[in-house]
Amino acid sequence: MLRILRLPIQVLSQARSTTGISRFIVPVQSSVPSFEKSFHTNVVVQSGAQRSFGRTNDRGSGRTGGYNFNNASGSRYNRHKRDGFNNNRKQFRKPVRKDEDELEFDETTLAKLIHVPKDATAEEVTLDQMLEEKLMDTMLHKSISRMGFDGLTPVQQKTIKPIVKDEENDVIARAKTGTGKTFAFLIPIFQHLINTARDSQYMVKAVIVAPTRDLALQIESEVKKIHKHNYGLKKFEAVSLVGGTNFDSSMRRMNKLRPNIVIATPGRLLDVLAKQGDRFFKYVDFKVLDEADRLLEIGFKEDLEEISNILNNLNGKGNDHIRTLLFSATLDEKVQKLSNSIMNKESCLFIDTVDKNEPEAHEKIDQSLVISEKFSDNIYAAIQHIRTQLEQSPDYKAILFTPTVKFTKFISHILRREIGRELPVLEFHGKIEQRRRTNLVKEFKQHQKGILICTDVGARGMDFPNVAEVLQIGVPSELANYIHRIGRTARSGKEGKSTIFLCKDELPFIETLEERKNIIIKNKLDYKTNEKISKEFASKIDDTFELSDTLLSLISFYRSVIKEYGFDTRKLLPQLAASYGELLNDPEEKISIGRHQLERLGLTNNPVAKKMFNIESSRRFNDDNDYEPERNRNFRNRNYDDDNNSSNHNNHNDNQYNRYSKNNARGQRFNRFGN
Ligand SMILES: Nc1ncnc2c1ncn2[C@@H]1O[C@H](COP(=O)(O)OP(=O)(O)OP(=O)(O)O)[C@@H](O)[C@H]1O
Repeated sequence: MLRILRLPIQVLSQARSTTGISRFIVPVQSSVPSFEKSFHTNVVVQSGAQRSFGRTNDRGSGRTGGYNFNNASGSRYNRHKRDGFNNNRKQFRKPVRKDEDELEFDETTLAKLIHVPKDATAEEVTLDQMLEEKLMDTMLHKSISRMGFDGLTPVQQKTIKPIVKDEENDVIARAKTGTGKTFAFLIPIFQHLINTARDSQYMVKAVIVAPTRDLALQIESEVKKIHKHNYGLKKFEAVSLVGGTNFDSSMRRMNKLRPNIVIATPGRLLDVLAKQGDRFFKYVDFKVLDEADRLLEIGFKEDLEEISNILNNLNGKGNDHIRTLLFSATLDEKVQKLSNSIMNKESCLFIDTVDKNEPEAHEKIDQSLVISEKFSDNIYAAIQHIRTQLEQSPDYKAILFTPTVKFTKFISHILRREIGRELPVLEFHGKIEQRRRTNLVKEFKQHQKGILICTDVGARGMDFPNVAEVLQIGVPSELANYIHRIGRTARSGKEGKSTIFLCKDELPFIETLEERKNIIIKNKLDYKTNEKISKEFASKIDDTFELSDTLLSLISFYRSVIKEYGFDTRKLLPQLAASYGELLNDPEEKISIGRHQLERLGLTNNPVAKKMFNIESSRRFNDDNDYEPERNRNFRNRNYDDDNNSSNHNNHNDNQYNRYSKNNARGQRFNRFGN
């Protein structure tokens, strides 16, 4: 039950700011634990116009978010219903109260949020102290101490105690990238498992959800580290449930190990809940959302609501029993609004280790921006940069982010050819089979040097040790991912560098970053076109179909983020298309495209299309993908990961260009990727 604070009408009227959200500071009530009493409760009041609890997704296609269900049984929700689940649909219909001013607002948004701001003068919390205060068991104390850390990180100091101590709060925690958030939630979970070791021993008590398979698997290995450093804790087993792995063997592991912790991606978790929910998940006490802001976006949010409802229904202790912990490096108080439908407790602690006016990006990252005249120059600039770094430090270890799978493949081919002898070049994206992907992650974690080229599937949470620099050609799929991408360096107290390569027409992204995230990139450099390099580069392109295919995937991607970053379509799209001729060192060359393709790009009636392409009305492509233009527009709302064998990958924006078996623009046969 959520506490409803009755506010006077004039206050409610005041609440209707232009943005629709206003905060009121009201004194904390007596139920708040003493250490928070000096803080204030921020009550988020949402106007009627702001309510967004409708059940349809942004494609208007029902509540299955980014998933594409073509099977006869319909959505996962229907499958759960069919399989006997009462999803308590009432919970989706939020009670709407009308105040006397006839202003509609959602009562549940009045849940109590207790803001615990960053406090530079806070007393240090240590493992020993927690042991003494009996907040931490000896076994757990030993395990963490044996890991050899100098101490607990600020987020661990601020979150572990309140999670262990007080059972009546949900928790939202924000801390910068690489500051140990994983242990900040794993330590209290283990403590809880120790405290309740005699109850429901063979049942799942904590469910951790992550947006990508690789991150879920990484969290599982962090659990194993806790086991490894004290075998006494091994009895608290953990199993990961992620898409792309064999469902039956996951279930066999569940049956054999009877884990207390499950770490999962949303799609696979829903499937397991539908089939075996009441066998394993009746005693869940905790659910954790790692990278919570990502999981609460359209495409995932609906799945998370469904997971939350199913877990509440399976649990015999009432709808307010399961505690929810949300962690991310990019969160603000708006997350309370988004998470309302999945939080169960009456009040929620918002534990912040980042100052209100401080940028969320890690301060130990030295950020640079290289500006080119043309998009094609970004590629030369990045290659040149890598070469220079390699000359200075033969053990260079870096991650290079690109916007699409096709571009990742393209750049990987180029870099393998350019520097492959000196440095391992690894390619990482959602189109790689899961087993290979898991091995790639292991490999790159172990490498002393090398370059990992990836899409945003590697942007969040991945912990690769000793990455000296993060490079980016092009913009991320969502603004917050700039912070997560660069956060792959400067982890665990280390320093790092980041460089983003953008052309002039992409600079509105930087303005958006400054305005919305308060991130100012200190070092700005210009890249001057170098004719010799571009000629040399052109001579090495042996597959123009791959090139046009790659650029079409980029055009499709950039169309999907035009509004978000304030790009000018008339400038940016022709800029991308012109890269074709520029990279071939023949500016007259244009990408040849059929009308059907143009339509699928959503550019049929766009006047810039004629400038951009060589449009061939008779051109036919053997394209058997199920792409439709509408999907393209929803690109950024889709999941990074294909967790249920459906084709809902962020990067499958590339799908639309996958299967052209006809000759390419220059008459070459193309089948490099076996598509
Ligand atoms: N107390 C500690 N002291 C030093 N290093 C730590 C400590 N706790 C965890 N680490 C290490 O810090 C690294 C980053 O931790 P983790 O992946 O949990 O960061 P994160 O805050 O979740 O980052 P991201 O926001 O990118 O997900 C890991 O290698 C982890 O082992």
